[in-house]
Amino acid sequence: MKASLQIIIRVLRKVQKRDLNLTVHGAQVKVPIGVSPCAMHKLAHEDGELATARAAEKHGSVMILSTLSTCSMEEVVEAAPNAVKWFQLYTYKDKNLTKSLIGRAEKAGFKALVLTVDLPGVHGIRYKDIKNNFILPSHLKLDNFANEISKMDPTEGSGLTKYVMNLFDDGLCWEDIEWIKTFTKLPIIVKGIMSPEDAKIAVKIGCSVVFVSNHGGRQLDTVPATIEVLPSIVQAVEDRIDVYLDGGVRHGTDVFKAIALGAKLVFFARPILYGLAADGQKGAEKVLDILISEFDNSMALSGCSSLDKIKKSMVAHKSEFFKL
Ligand SMILES: Cc1cc2nc3c(=O)[nH]c(=O)nc-3n(C[C@H](O)[C@H](O)[C@H](O)COP(=O)(O)O)c2cc1C
Ligand SMILES: CCCCCCC(=O)C(=O)O
Repeated sequence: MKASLQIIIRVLRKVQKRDLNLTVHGAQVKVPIGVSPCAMHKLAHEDGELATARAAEKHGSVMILSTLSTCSMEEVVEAAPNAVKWFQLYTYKDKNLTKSLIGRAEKAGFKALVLTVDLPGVHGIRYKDIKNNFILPSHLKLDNFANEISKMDPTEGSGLTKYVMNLFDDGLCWEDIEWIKTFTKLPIIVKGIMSPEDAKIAVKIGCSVVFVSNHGGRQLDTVPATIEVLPSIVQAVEDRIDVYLDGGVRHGTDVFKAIALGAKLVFFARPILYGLAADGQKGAEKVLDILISEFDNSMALSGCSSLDKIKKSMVAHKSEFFKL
């Protein structure tokens, strides 16, 4: 995340004990750090999402399971029954399929729905996927689906893009959220919000959370960094609902800055895949361990014994120090 943002530390404030706990959607989490949804964890390790969920459970962190997971949602719940788990939703042209995914997630015990809105049936242009004719290898499966919806076209170009264009709902709009609310009681977290205007609409139509995300820069190129738009979105939301953030979170200090600027929970995606690839569940645990320890250390060294002590005034842009 941006090194141009700096932390203004406070001292002499009794930091020998730090409380990182908080309650979200009725569940107690031990840290304000969670795992963002990522498709196809088995590309990183054969245990896939089961390993990630167990690692999140061990750390009392949140895990968001992708619609496009390589272990089924039911298997993930069975593997980590005490983890705080939310289901990320991609909507399909086949509305019955979308509805059945939500019904299954609710029945399986997922406690929130994370609706990704920055991939509306249109994929970002990913030149490497195109060049490599990338598809999910045939020994793996999108395990929330029957075989025919898991298959990808291996002919020229990105198999992922073709999958998205053929099957995802390319008419996704705010009315779909109203439609989803007619048949689920799960709180709706809208992921992919990057403007104050859209954040206000999300509040108005009854979303539970605005999740600031630019999909890790994988959709439209040259959009701002999420930390840059966070303050204006927090201001637009006016404390009416919570704001979460992901994108480039790699250190505990990044988590600290996002919380100071108004995020209640902070998520990361790619590092968990690196951990999985290195050493399965243990690797994922290690990644979480590093991020949580660094965040705890940031709290101690900035004089914050609890999350509510992390204030906006504790983050400054570098340029502020050179006003003469
Ligand atoms: C390999 C990969 C797969 C992803 N799959 C999904 C997905 O299935 N659903 C989704 O909402 N976001 C997906 N994302 C986006 C992440 O949830 C996240 O928004 C983004 O990667 C930013 O976090 P990061 O900088 O920590 O990676 C994916 C990202 C990566 C790198
Ligand atoms: C099988 C289709 C993959 C869709 C994209 C998953 C995702 O969100 C990402 O790669 O980013």
